Amino acid sequence: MTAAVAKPTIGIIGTGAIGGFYGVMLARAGFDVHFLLRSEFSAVAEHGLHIDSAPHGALTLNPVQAYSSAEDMPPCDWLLVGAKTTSNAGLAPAIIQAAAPNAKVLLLQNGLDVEDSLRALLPDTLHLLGGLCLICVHRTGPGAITHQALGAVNVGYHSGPAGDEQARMAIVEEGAGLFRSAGIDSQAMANLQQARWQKLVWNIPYNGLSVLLGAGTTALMADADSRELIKALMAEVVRGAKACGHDMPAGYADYLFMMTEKMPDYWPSMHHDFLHKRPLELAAIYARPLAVAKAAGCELPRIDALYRSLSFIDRRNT
Ligand SMILES: NC(=O)C1=CN([C@@H]2O[C@H](COP(=O)(O)OP(=O)(O)OC[C@H]3O[C@@H](n4cnc5c(N)ncnc54)[C@H](OP(=O)(O)O)[C@@H]3O)[C@@H](O)[C@H]2O)C=CC1
Ligand SMILES: CC(C)(CO)C(=O)C(=O)O
Repeated sequence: MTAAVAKPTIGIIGTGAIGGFYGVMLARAGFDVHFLLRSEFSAVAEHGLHIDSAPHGALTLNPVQAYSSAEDMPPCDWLLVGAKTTSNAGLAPAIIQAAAPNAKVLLLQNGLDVEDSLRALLPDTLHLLGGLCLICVHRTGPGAITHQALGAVNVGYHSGPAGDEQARMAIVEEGAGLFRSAGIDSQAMANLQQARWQKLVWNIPYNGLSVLLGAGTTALMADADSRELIKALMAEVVRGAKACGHDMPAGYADYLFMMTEKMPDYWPSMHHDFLHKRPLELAAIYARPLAVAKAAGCELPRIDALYRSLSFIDRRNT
């Protein structure tokens, strides 16, 4: 008789739209999930987490194992970080506090090299991974999340004690397996940088233009000029990725463009940050890709112009 394998304990560091959605899905699938919150702690501890999901219907988790301090959390085998990249460096103490020995820390965030600022602050015993979420979710109030569409998570290994490629892929597969067992599509990615560049083909045009032009995806896709701008920006991302050694799959930008036409009207998370006067994720989504492409000899003038416009807006907004 084989002994049953214990399910890992999961900690959510930053329970916003992404952390809340995936945490609730994992808890509903039977995982022991613990949620670290900040401004919404009291509301969630009292009333739970509520997701209004177009694909899944109304999902409620109540009671929630909610914490306002990582010191109170049990040791977690997996930590899913759902905070914005702008707070990464400040999250290290909470991650270290909540991590079981040899824990896997998975950053569910957009952008390039977002793991780097944390890696230097984490012990070598912790595995660090990145997850790219293809999903449309946003917060509508304390503990309330609207899930409009999609949901897949692509997982890749960044750094840590895994000795070789086989050990790294085993951990990545384990991470993808968590999501799959909660009914969420998830792929194990052999190359995290490649996966991050692929996601940027969408985020660089749409996140920034939603702020600059004050428009969601439906309006952006309905106008001839914004369509041309999106295509030109996507082409630059593909060029930047190639210069850095990451060939995008053939027709990838066209695929994302067509996918967006079929999406419900969606306002990227950068637009929500702008509305709520929170810092925009400009370093991860624009500055870093521009810098690494430039170091590889590739100038991306349209992306640079978009980045400078957003930097102006961000400085006056926060
Ligand atoms: N929303 C989406 O559809 C998608 C988002 N992404 C990416 O996912 C990441 C997360 O985005 P999203 O979920 O939208 O962001 P949200 O703003 O909804 O959530 C961020 C959460 O992190 C919390 N937080 C930040 N710092 C701390 C801290 N020190 N301690 C505890 N909690 C903290 C915030 O708390 P507080 O309320 O107090 O600020 C908030 O609840 C981003 O990188 C984004 O680009 C990727 C794909 C799709
Ligand atoms: C690209 C999208 C909308 C899902 O495809 C997303 O995941 C994002 O906003 O970052």
